[in-house]
Amino acid sequence: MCTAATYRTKDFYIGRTLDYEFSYGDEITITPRHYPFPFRHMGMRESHYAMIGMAHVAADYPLYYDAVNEKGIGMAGLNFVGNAAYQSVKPDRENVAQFEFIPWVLSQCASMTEVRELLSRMNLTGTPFSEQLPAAGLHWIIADASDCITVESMADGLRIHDNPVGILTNNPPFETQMFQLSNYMSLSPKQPQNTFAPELSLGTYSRGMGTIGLPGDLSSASRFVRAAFVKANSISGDSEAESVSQFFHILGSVDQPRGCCDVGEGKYEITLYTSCCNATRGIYYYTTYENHQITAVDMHRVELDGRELIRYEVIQGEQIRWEN
Ligand SMILES: C[C@H](CCC(=O)NCCS(=O)(=O)O)[C@H]1CC[C@H]2[C@@H]3[C@H](O)C[C@@H]4C[C@H](O)CC[C@]4(C)[C@H]3C[C@H](O)[C@]12C
Repeated sequence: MCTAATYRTKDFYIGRTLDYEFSYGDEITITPRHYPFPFRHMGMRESHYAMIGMAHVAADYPLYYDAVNEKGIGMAGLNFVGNAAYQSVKPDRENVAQFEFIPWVLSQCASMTEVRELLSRMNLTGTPFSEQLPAAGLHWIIADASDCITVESMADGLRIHDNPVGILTNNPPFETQMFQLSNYMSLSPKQPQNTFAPELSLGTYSRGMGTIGLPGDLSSASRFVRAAFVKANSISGDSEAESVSQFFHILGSVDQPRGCCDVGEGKYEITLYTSCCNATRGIYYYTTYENHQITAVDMHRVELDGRELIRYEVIQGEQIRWEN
């Protein structure tokens, strides 16, 4: 399971939890402007916008899971197993392999208007990266400070949905996720009034009773509702520290502790990492399952006009600050 979220204060933030039972070997990866991007069906792109995100680098190619570009657009891919269906190559379209989708968009779009226009010409193909890394069944969230969409490639073609909640999890398809929010529209951060039976003297015995009914389980449908509620009611100051802190709290509401999601053979799905990107400033913040200290990589502190990928290991292990 995974959950992605957007958040806006003075700057625009996008991030995700990456929930899985193993890591592919991830690195925070900056692709500078002149890294030659080879696209399987679209040729080489020698110059493009720079981007930063979490990627598995294979054969010097950044296989991004989530990233932002220097123009403030962010994107994340989340499992959509059983529903994702990719097309075969079509002669009259811009054919983009599923693993190239993040670089394809972030390398050339400076606004969501450009993203929407690009998608109208695109055909997402199931072309595998390699025999060892076949196409992953994903759907994506793409957003900037002003607009957010969900992209789902299904058997009937590419679906582009407005995403007014700025949240994405996994199955079911996005339209169904949005529909189920209606079931929860009476939830509130305020204490409830007795509309159950006004003649009964029902009282509140605890704070937070307006959220009774908010699903607490780990299913993707429930995480969608929970993250949507927490995000929609989030309040924080505008500063970087307050915004980043609040963002990690939003995604903390859907964190997966080891042991609660048994995937068989003694394995458990856990939140391997949580990211929060300041898309306005190109800063990638993250925590990992075993490192709750926020670590940051700033793309503007490196030479963005280079040709070589710049890679940072994911820092693991709790960093505990002793007070005595
Ligand atoms: C496993 C990850 C998704 C995690 C997730 O959504 N879990 C939910 C599980 S469930 O639905 O609830 O069962 C996805 C997100 C991004 C994916 C990676 C990226 O798409 C980049 C490449 C793409 C290649 O085709 C496959 C390897 C890969 C390196 C992918 C491996 C894996 O599928 C990743 C890491």
